[in-house]
Amino acid sequence: MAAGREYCTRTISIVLRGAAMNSKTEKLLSVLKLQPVVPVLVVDDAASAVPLARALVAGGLKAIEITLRTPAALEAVRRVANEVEGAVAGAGTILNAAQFDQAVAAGAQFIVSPGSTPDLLDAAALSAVPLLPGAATASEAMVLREHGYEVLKFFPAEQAGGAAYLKALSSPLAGTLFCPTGGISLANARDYLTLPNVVCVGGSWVAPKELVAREDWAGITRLAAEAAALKG
Ligand SMILES: O=C(O)C(=O)C[C@H](O)[C@H](O)COP(=O)(O)O
Repeated sequence: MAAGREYCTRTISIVLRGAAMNSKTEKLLSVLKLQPVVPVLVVDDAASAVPLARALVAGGLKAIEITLRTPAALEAVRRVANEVEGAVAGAGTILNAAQFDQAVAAGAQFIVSPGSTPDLLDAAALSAVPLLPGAATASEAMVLREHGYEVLKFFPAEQAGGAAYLKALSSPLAGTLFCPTGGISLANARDYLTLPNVVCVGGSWVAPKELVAREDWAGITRLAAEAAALKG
């Protein structure tokens, strides 16, 4: 009896997790497919986040990841979510459940993490906002697949083995899609975008600190447009 009940509970929880995840996967894919490159931002001043996000949207990059690496980050997510028409505000560098909840409360529509932890996955399972968790090895990806994740961030992409490494995962991990991030630029983005298991790439190169400091929004729109025109 006990074994039967345990089997049932496990089956129900796997089915529920799968069902919940599928709609979240669709939501996540609809965001990631908006553009070939997701800009990764480190925002020092929340006030600059709005013109910066407007410049990126004007160049064709709507989904924007604001990393929780600065004290201004949550306010930046809030402002971009509320004030920038056409932007899809996301939060990155989410390391734990508390940050996940704070980012969602600030209005983040997708959450990105460099890796995953059991606590973070529990928080994500309770939320309607999709998580793009990081993985750098086949084993990490397999654990996330068991949790129902079909789209993962490959991080740090260049340092972990680059496009050749990710290509080698495409056949054994068929069905899993990646957004490689880390060390990607205009020069090597296409190496990833042409892979069958890549949905988009992420990168900070479209919003260089010098251009933000100079408030060169037109320059950022140019970089965004160049990135938005990349094809797989
Ligand atoms: O911590 C996260 O959640 C991240 O998003 C990490 C970033 O993806 C990379 O730091 C961006 O890498 P670069 O484009 O090489 O600057």
